[in-house]
Amino acid sequence: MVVLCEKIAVIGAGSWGSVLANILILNGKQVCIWSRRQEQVEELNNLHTNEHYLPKLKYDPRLEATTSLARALAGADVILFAIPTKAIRAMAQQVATLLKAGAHPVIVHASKGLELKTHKRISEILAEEIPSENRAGIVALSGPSHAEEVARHDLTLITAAAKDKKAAQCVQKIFMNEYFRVYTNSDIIGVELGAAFKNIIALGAGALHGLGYGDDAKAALMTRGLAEIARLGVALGADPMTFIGLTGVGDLIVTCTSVHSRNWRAGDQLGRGQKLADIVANMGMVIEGINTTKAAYELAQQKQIEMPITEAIYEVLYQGKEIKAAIADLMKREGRSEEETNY
Ligand SMILES: NC(=O)c1ccc[n+]([C@@H]2O[C@H](COP(=O)([O-])OP(=O)(O)OC[C@H]3O[C@@H](n4cnc5c(N)ncnc54)[C@H](O)[C@@H]3O)[C@@H](O)[C@H]2O)c1
Ligand SMILES: O=P(O)(O)OC[C@H](O)CO
Repeated sequence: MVVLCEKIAVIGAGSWGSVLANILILNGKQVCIWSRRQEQVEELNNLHTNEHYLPKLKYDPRLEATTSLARALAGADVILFAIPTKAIRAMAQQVATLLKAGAHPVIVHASKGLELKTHKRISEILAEEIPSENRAGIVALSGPSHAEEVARHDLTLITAAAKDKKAAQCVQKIFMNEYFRVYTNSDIIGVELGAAFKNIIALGAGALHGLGYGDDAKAALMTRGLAEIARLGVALGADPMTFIGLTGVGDLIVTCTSVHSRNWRAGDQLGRGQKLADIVANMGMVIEGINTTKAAYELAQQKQIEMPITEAIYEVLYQGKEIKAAIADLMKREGRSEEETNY
């Protein structure tokens, strides 16, 4: 079957959805972006701005925004979800009710997390909620990418992952341009898990920074964090090589070192002694790592995978443990062999 990729519906007009929509418009595609908030739709359509999320960006005037999901989806060849993970299932259910018989859009998501309770990956949720006869393949778009940098056309390289090669290539094709380069990857499990788990480690990296620790500590956290991400990822069916790619170590580096990262910033504020509830309330944007820490912690317990850093961050976030006590406990662990624990 020929996969058409000309008309795109973007679900979610936050930082990432709005910037991805803008790339697609600049790449010559027809795009309609859906937001649940009327005032944001009016701002995008009339002023071509999205002040709360990206204060300095002027969007292309051809970008149409709507609160009508039916309007956004009408005739779409591609449907791109860019909303917090916790909202994916309910939105997918709404999308499924509106898809017309005969429509066969490629489904893409650019979100990074796991569902609480079920611990499912986002592509699994989408596959459950959108019947296969009403769609083409499901693609995860992921990699080291901050909306603030993509908005100013800085160079960004990411990955379109799918079991269905044609669907991944469709997504690669619509996004590629001189500043945005997209690879394909068939290991959607590894891509989605790397994307979700790196946010846990970014909370830790931010906390180290907030507490005043140096580069040695941050490099160690990222390296040993990657080892445990890969350990759980492989137990869940991922290819270990994926974790040394863009969506593994690449995204881990950017999220653990960038002031744009909401996860890093949340960790930094925790390290400086702020309360988690206040940090969440003041961020005004999603901090995916908080829920993902819980999901990964529970998965690790179920699968009996050793994840000492994730466990420590879970204890800080969910059990009120002092960060310094968590660090001291990590450092006191019995000596290990690096080769035996790389993943
Ligand atoms: N911001 C980035 O640079 C970036 C980059 C790559 C991936 N991501 C991922 O993309 C996803 C979205 O992130 P973001 O940065 O755009 O978040 P955001 O907080 O900036 O925006 C989220 C958007 O989703 C909407 N939303 C929130 N809850 C909703 C609900 N229940 N139903 C419908 N819509 C809802 C909000 O109104 C908002 O428009 C996250 O999983 C994030 O990890 C973000
Ligand atoms: O701002 P964060 O921490 O949600 O990170 C955004 C992206 O995942 C970085 O690739």
